[in-house]
Amino acid sequence: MTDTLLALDGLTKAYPGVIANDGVSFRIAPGEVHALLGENGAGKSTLVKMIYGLVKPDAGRMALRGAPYTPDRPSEARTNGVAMVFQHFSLFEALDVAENIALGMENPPRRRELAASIRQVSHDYGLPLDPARLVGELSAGERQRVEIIRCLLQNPRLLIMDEPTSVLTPQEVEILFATLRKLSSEGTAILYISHKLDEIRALCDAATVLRRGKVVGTCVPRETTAREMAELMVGTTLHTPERRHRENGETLLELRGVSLPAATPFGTNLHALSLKVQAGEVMGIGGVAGNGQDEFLSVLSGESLQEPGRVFVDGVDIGALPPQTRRSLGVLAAPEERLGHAAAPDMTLVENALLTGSVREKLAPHGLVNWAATRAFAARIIEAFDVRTPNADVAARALSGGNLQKFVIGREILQAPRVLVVNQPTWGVDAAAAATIRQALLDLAGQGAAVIVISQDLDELMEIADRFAALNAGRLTDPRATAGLSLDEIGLMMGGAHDMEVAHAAQ
Ligand SMILES: Nc1ncnc2c1ncn2[C@@H]1O[C@H](COP(=O)(O)OP(=O)(O)OP(=O)(O)O)[C@@H](O)[C@H]1O
Repeated sequence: MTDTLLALDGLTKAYPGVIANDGVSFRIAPGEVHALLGENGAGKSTLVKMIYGLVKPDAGRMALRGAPYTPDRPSEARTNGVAMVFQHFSLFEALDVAENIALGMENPPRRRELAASIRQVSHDYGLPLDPARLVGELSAGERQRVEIIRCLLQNPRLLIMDEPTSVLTPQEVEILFATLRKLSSEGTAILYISHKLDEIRALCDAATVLRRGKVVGTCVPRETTAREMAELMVGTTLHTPERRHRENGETLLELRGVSLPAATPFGTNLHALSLKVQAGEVMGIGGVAGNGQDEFLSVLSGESLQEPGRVFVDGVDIGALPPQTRRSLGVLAAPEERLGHAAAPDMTLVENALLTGSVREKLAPHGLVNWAATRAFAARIIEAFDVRTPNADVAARALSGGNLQKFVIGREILQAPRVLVVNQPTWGVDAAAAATIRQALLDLAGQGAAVIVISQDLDELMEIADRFAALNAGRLTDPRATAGLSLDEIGLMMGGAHDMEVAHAAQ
């Protein structure tokens, strides 16, 4: 009949103060790997939510294999062969793999049959996974496999993936891509959202670019450079972050044998971490997710306390001080989980500005909130970090992921910290905004702060960090200068990736 699997025609969706999708039209062919590109807030998530039946379009039409397609809910999308893997996994840690997969199915088969099908799909697609393992014990990459296998068991014709590689090691990315290529060769189309343009060039056949809700261009990623795609997205020329030469100063932050028992059954114990970070230095902390990154941040932020003699800033023992006291000393932190940890989802941006800014920005003198000053602080963050939002009175949860990330990081940087620790500072952030955030971190160090960047993005760490150390099962390697460090050496420092040998053996 036609070689179009999904046709979108004039899809439009407005939210208060913003048209998230404005007359979006494009087509996806069977077996095509189609990238959806766009800066933060461009409307990518809104579009895929309409395709998956989570959001109803205000106007426009969709057709699947030539027939009108109007999914009212995700189960209807799934019945039509449309599956989706979300950025945030919706898995229960205390249940095993098979139980989690059964929960997401309309009519789950019996346990033994289900376990057999999981093994079969996992073998066929090179995604090793034991149905009986507890999800809480799995790495981020393995958890993603659970979600993917859950989708594959439904034989999808279209698989939507929202930022699938942000939690994966380079080796896990290769495995995922091999799976996606196999699916595509079998005729399954893939709609792929990512800010990682080199990956898009390696994987995708076609790309549609959104800007402020509208389609502004299409391209063949293999024939387009990453920079050209980024510039198509933002509509301007990009600047690469610049590192000004500077002399490192005195030791500002010192950890002496910090240990910490995990706070949850699936957390990581920290084992005797020692580290010195100097004024003016960016220290990069790499490692596969779940190796103690959150715990490490909590030791610095003051969410976990230490006995005397373990954590020093400027020679002052801060290990037992609570977060607010640390803030007054200029020790600030921006955790990874932006909704619920870094920001309160139902509070407005103004209220969220107050949450961590009150001490250093003196927003609540004598215990009374100065709302005018708080508003002005929120406005400064929005302006300086180009946070796209109708105004500062919207709830944090209404912002697109990348825009909230810009807000959270900007809020800490503008408080001129002396020691700043950030976890995944550019997670889900588009190329232009990532460059702004990285430049701001470099500038902060340039002004004499000690900056600790925890990230799974090795390119990011190589770009901005002076030294690099890896967290592996709650232990920290000795830091090494990033200049001249090869990817192989970094891989060794990270202690090898989870399950790689098994994964390769199954391919
Ligand atoms: N539930 C909602 N309520 C109000 N506004 C919303 C809602 N969902 C999205 N928006 C707005 O719609 C616009 C598009 O957001 P969307 O999440 O689709 O962007 P995106 O391209 O996926 O961004 P990112 O790359 O940052 O995830 C943004 O301005 C966002 O603030």
